[in-house]
Amino acid sequence: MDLLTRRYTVIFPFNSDGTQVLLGLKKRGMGVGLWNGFGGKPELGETIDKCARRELKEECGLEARSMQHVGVLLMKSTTSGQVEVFVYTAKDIVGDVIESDEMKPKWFKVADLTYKDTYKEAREWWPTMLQGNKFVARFEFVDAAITSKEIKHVDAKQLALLRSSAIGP
Ligand SMILES: Nc1ncnc2c1[nH]c(=O)n2[C@H]1C[C@H](O)[C@@H](COP(=O)(O)OP(=O)(O)OP(=O)(O)O)O1
Repeated sequence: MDLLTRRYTVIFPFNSDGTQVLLGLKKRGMGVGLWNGFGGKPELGETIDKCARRELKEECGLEARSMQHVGVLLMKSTTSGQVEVFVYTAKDIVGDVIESDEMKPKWFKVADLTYKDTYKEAREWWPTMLQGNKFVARFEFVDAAITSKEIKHVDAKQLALLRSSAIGP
């Protein structure tokens, strides 16, 4: 990652049988008014795994007893530069869901997801994640339009390599 790339995590909690996913409506900052998983930027020296757990707890009150790193998004945009997002899922979660100053959480049936009010690229890669695949997804944007996309299935080893090089700024 070069110095101009912004790195984030995003984590999607599921109910025990995987039929529902908890999304949060962003209340401020980047992505305000959009539904997404829970996440943000790593703190100084924080690993990407620790960042994912911390952001989950801070933004919706849940703790992941276990979580899976399932993907990486690599995005280039003419307006907002380069972004790298490490994507996690968590099916073994504990705690009570709470609304935070950043996110208003709500459970959605996976089968009924419409992608209304989500990031534009969500409808491209969420289905890959929801089917349980591991992936690296690349998107290029000119202004707000997606001009190029590629979603590659990868294995756990390839993801571990990408993750091992990722430590907070
Ligand atoms: N295209 C794009 N750009 C930036 N961020 C994202 C996307 N697609 C996404 O899914 N995301 C995700 C990545 C993060 O989970 C959030 C953005 O994080 P943000 O809320 O800005 O980071 P925090 O560290 O929580 O922010 P503050 O606490 O500083 O407000 O969207």
